[in-house]
Amino acid sequence: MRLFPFFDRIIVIFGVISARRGAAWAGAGGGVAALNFGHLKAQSRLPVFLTMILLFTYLCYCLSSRCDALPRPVFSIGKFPQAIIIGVKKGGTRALLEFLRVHPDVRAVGAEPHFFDRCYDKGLGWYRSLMPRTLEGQITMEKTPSYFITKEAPRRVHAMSRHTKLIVVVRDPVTRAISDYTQTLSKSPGLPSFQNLAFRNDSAALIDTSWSAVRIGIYAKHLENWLRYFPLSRFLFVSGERLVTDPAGEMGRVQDFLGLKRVVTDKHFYFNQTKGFPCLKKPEGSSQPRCLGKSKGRPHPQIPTEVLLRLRDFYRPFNLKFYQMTGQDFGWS
Ligand SMILES: Nc1ncnc2c1ncn2[C@@H]1O[C@H](COP(=O)(O)OS(=O)(=O)O)[C@@H](OP(=O)(O)O)[C@H]1O
Repeated sequence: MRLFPFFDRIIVIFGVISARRGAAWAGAGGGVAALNFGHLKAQSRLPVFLTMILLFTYLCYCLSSRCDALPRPVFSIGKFPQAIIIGVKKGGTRALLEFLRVHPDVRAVGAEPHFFDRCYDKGLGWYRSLMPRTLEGQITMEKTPSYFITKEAPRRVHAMSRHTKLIVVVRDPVTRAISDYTQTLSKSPGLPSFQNLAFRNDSAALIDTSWSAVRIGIYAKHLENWLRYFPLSRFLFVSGERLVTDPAGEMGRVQDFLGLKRVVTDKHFYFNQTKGFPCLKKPEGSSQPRCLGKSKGRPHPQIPTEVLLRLRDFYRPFNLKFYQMTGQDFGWS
């Protein structure tokens, strides 16, 4: 009689899943071994059982790695992305990607792959396996906002393809910093106040540039790093503010840059008064209009005016430099 009648089949399923994750052909092997579990002599069952526990633990370990946790299309033979939204965090990158996905000639990875920052050691084959299949004429995209501030990312993206188009959604760095802080606060409610983090402990007169919420907003510095590998013509800078006030206008620029027909137009958007943001009118295949989730468009905490003024003074020279570098004035005061 079998100890656990369906255990063998469960192990086979785990074996197949783990093999797909590239983690354990051994998992599949364990599954096959388990097929015989019920037919083994009583004294042989314990070692087989222990082996299966070990394989199962290994599988759980593999699945818990952030890089392995990404959903991968089954049997994908997708292409490397021709265009990547590389930044900036809290700039409006999700809104841009979701608006672009309305376009029939755009296929994009839903989750952030984080390949060029966290998962680079997985190799280009792994990265490619995340990409959706495309038809002739469709372009592949992904978005990972942390690429913009990752020192190694420009070299790595260039090594994949020097023709990659790079999109950066930028937003007033002061509002961006508050948005970033709001996100962290939502996960750690005991976080010190914004002003406590924004100024240095040793000298409250100085802005703490080691705080990532501040550092990310020094766009000119991060862009310099990218311009060592890519010419300016390879970039499109999208205004995070205009993406909210005039999504169709900004989408027109993006589609032109990507060499796409202007399919996503003002017909696709409506302004949702409750959310306070533009949303998509009934995306294809859906019976409902669609706004972004609750984590997008969160109310921000009130920050003292004095703090805002000091931050604006801090960013002003960097913003001016960024306007010069990009040839675009984003109008941040
Ligand atoms: N249409 C629409 N709906 C909702 N939110 C919108 C939209 N367009 C832009 N935004 C702004 O996007 C901000 C979040 O930016 P990201 O998507 O880049 O954030 S993240 O880096 O991926 O976490 C988010 O920041 P917060 O307002 O601070 O939540 C929004 O201001």
